[in-house]
Amino acid sequence: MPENAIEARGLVKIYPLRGRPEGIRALDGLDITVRSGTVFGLLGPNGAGKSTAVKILTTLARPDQGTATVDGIDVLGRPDRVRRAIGVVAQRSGSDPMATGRENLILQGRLYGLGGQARRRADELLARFDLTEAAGRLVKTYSGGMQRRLDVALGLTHRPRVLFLDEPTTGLDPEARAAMWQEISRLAGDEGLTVLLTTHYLEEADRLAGELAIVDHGRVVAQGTPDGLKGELHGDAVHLELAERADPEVARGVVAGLTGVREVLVAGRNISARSDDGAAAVPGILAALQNAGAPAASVTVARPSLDDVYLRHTGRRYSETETGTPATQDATDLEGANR
Ligand SMILES: Nc1ncnc2c1ncn2[C@@H]1O[C@H](COP(=O)(O)OP(=O)(O)OP(=O)(O)O)[C@@H](O)[C@H]1O
Repeated sequence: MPENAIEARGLVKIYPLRGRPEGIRALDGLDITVRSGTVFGLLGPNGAGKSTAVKILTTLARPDQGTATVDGIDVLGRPDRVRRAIGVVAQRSGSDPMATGRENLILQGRLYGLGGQARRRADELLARFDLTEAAGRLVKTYSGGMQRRLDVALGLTHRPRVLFLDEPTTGLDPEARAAMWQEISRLAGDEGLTVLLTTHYLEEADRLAGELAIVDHGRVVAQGTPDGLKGELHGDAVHLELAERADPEVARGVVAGLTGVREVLVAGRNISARSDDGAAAVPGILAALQNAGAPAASVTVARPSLDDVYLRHTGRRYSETETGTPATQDATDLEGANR
């Protein structure tokens, strides 16, 4: 087993677009390194380039520049060998709804040349994913969580060494999501399997990934363990919600002018900032806002979250990039944050 299950260097992918000669730069020099036997999270908002990166690593697309290996095999030089080494669980289910769970797994096994072993492997996977009781039912009668578990089982049929999971819990209810999380964390422990997971749920990446990369505009803007990335942010996050009558721009100026308070960001009536000791800073912040006629309605102090990590590296709140709500950040503080 190579030390790194995935290595991508300087990947560039440009999609042609009519009327725009420069095209769409979906990847702009993406680098990632994934150690074998770990769960790695590729995190980023819609359009960041996650799916394009996965397409290249799974040999479904070719980069315009850059190189990549999966399980030590060059994706451009030996795509056939890469395909045998990987399992892919796409966002959209690959199972046949009009066949039973067991039939789907046996067919998959035969497609991968397991022959007489296909039945035994199907039963093993049904048991492993808690689908034995439902094995004889048509997949169209399965719940969302059961279908997702079957999808993962299908991806593992031929015992791949690297499994790509594209947004594995999108659309699942909280209970099914929790069950899937448990399943995914077990996977990497088993047989040295490496899992590359794309997600746009920060909590999912935080819970599952040993290491993660935040992708923004086709580049990795931060990579590390969730705790390591959060640990780089010293101090606390202070979140304020302004009273109705407060002018957010006045409030931003007041908060940004206080000593010990930095990285001030305004989105609508909400202000976020960082402080070495959030609890100690709060009375001063509240008093300054009150004096300026821009009082706060509520305030919370929290330890840094992945959302704060995202903010530091991209200058935007993750939740806002999902909804498209613009956020403005104090220019000098942003410079400081990106240094
Ligand atoms: N086949 C294509 N042709 C043209 N543009 C594309 C194509 N596929 C992706 N893009 C564009 O490339 C950029 C990156 O897309 P990509 O799907 O890789 O992002 P993503 O991070 O996976 O997003 P999502 O979470 O929505 O899947 C986007 O601007 C997207 O519109």
